[in-house]
Amino acid sequence: MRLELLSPMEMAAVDRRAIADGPFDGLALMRRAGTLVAAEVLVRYPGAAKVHVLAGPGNNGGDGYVIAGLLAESGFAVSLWTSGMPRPGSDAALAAAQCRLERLSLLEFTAGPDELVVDALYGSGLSRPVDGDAARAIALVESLDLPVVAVDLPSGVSGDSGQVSGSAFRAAVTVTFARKKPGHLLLPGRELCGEVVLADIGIDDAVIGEMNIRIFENDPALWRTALPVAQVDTHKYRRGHVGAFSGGPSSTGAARLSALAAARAGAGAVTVLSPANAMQVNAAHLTSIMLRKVSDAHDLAKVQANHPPSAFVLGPGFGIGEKARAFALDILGDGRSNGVEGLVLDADGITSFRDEPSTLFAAAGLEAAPALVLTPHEGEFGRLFPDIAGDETLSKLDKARRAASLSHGTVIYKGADTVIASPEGRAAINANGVPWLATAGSGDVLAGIVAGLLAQGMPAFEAACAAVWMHAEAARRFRPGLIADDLPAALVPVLHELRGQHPKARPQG
Ligand SMILES: NC(=O)C1=CN([C@@H]2O[C@H](COP(=O)(O)OP(=O)(O)OC[C@H]3O[C@@H](n4cnc5c(N)ncnc54)[C@H](OP(=O)(O)O)[C@@H]3O)[C@@H](O)[C@H]2O)[C@H](O)CC1
Ligand SMILES: [K+]
Repeated sequence: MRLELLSPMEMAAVDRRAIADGPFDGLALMRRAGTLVAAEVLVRYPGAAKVHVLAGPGNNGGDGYVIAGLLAESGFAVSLWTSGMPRPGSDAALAAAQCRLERLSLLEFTAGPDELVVDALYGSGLSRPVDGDAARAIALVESLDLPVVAVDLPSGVSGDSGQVSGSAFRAAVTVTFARKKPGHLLLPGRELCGEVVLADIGIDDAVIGEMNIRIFENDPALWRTALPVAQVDTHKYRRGHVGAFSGGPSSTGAARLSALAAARAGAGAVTVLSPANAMQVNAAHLTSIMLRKVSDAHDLAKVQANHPPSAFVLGPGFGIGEKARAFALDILGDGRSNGVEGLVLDADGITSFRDEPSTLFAAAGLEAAPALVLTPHEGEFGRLFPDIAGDETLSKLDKARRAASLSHGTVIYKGADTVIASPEGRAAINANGVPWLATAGSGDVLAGIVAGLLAQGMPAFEAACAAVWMHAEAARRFRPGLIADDLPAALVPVLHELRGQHPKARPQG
């Protein structure tokens, strides 16, 4: 799987290296790129009344000249609209020189119904907001509702951040080369790209391998081999024990959702840790999940003394304040010596540290601290990391990575384009989310899955990536109508499938 994501700058470096190493020179790579885009057009839009190719001044435009020439040779009626001249001697200038079609100025751009647009204005070299003729062409195409095939990126979409600069095409298909870019997965870029096709233009994987890329698309291939596999001689506590802290009597449901999710994710034992006044409510709703009274630090110490949980979830429905801070710092300070693998801090657990985030980060940074996993949505992210959140020069990917480094925790920055980042610099962007996953309690379930995987010994970054993907996949398969209560059980077929693909999986009766 080619899951690495390359920033436009890294892509340019890969390009240079590939050209230097051979066997293809820049023009040959451009011809291959153009040929593969033209092939997509042929397959997908064989009946287009006309194809409008919009070519910019850089190499994205160079691809456009190749595409226009090939489509005309294939019998399409092609109009070639250009904006700016390719730099003399550039690959784009060579491609333009080989294209015999008449060049029309983008200034005059018009189109009609049933026609198709190939957007080769700007790709990874987008350097400023799209305005003027290009913006006018975008508006006209949008008003005519014409399908757009974008070359590399829809013009106007940043390959780094997925943000729109000025205005941008909304593509039906985007054909990109060698590897996807973060802007194909981060919103709004993901939506503006339509279907993303990854075309192999002949750049050797080894060239990309040498760059030691640490940003990925989140996919089972990234973490499947780290999924826990139950041993034959196991027992329930060895399969991992999760402790989920409950809130008071009127807010206990969230912790139970986390607890159920942790159990479905494979933890052998799960205990709801409840304040005294919520014991009865919790007891009335639990069967396979255990229940212990934990009202204060003393109670927590008792839980830690006998079959202690190997991972905790703290935050769902818990309430904001000193008690959450004390429990979190207690668990982190206790260290791994007690068998605690991790703490998932969610919702109120995160907000509890809004006025003193550095205390939390210092505790998580201690040598022996269990892994801290933070699961903020946008509002919570802003509370814990106000400076990072407020920096408009940073993409969501940059923000998550900085937050992970600052907090010494694995950060799951939630949203329709969830980013997972590890403190040592790895990151993954998730793209299998569905709108109906945005439902009350969904975050509690996610926190529980992460804890369930951590408790079984899965490393934090892999556990976070796996949890985010499985959570979304379960929702996707369930389809609309989903409520958070459905999610824990909906995980089961997803896990079965993943385990079936695990290299160490043994057939089970
Ligand atoms: N990645 C590969 O393996 C291959 C990629 N190819 C294609 O090449 C482009 C990247 O080409 P590059 O020349 O670096 O950049 P662009 O063509 O995307 O854009 C640069 C030119 O566009 C001007 N520009 C940028 N933004 C705007 C704007 N908003 N308005 C007007 N003009 C703009 C920019 O002007 P400057 O003043 O900043 O210089 C440049 O003139 C990649 O996307 C692929 O499609 C290869 O063909 C094959 C290999
Ligand atoms: K483009």
